[in-house]
Amino acid sequence: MAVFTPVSLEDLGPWMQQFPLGKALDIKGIASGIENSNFFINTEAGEFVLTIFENLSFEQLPFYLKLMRHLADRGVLVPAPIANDQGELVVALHGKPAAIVSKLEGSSQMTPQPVHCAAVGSMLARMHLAAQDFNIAQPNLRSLDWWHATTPKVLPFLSDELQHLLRAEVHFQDAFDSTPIYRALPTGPVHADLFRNNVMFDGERLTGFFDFYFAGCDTWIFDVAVTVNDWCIDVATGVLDEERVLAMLNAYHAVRPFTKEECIAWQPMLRAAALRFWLSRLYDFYQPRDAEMLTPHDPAHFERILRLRESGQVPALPAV
Ligand SMILES: Nc1ncnc2c1ncn2[C@@H]1O[C@H](COP(=O)(O)OP(=O)(O)O)[C@@H](O)[C@H]1O
Ligand SMILES: N[C@@H](CCOP(=O)(O)O)C(=O)O
Repeated sequence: MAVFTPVSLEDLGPWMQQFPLGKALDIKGIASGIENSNFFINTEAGEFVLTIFENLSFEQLPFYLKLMRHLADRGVLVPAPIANDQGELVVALHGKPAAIVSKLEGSSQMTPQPVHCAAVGSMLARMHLAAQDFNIAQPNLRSLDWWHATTPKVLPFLSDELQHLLRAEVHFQDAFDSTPIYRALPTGPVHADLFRNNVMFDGERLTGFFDFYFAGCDTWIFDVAVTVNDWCIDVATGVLDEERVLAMLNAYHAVRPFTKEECIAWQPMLRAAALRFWLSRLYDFYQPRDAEMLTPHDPAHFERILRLRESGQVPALPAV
């Protein structure tokens, strides 16, 4: 059960009058979310998704929703937010911020093949390019500053060996962050959480990226690394599957060629992407929030991935 704020068809009736979608005919809670209350709503204009934001504020939300609108207007497959009669994308419902977005067809592909990875790589590059002229800047809020703030909160729970691994990786990333190579990496709005459960497929056809609520401005190659670390691995071990990695990277490169600095930064960024999710999973595991984290994700998965990306060879980015 992950509907934190219940909404009935009766609640929806008057509220929906401000949207150009006709009458609401049906509303169904979506069980699988862990952050927000999500509902499928059937209206006279078709099916949509209603989200009530449980943690993000009215001030924070325009970045995410306007970014989705910007991308949707440029042909990137993402849910399109629907504006009300005042042109607003975020409107209060039961005292909390809420938004309506278009419903993507299909379902998440949890056992991706190279063909799915190629489709994701290509759409990710299109998304990076399309977001270049988006005019609201918000940093990735789960980046270096957050790693610094969060590390001391989880260290007391870890063994000496894990403390050393965490401290050493944060130190490595600090040092890398101040290199000319890092400074030369192309940046822009990124999804920053493009895991398999945040993409829809209808068979082999990608129908959209969603769940943009960790998006922020960061390096494009970090976004690629986050995506590869989830889509192109053997889930049990975290080992990269070369065929899927190359399918994703080649498809991305065909749309937006990697730079020579990105080729050098690739392995450090795979490490950064592993660290990001190891740390957030450690934090959620040891400092759980009230109801919203129903089953914390396993931190050991990203600890394994971090160790592998630190020590092993990784497939190179396609040559410039
Ligand atoms: N625009 C959308 N189109 C279709 N399904 C969606 C859409 N947005 C969310 N969903 C469904 O709702 C579920 C929960 O959404 P998600 O954004 O992951 O929630 P949370 O951020 O609360 O974890 C997804 O797994 C998906 O099945
Ligand atoms: N992808 C992250 C958790 C973020 O949750 P989401 O369901 O909102 O994508 C992880 O696996 O740790």
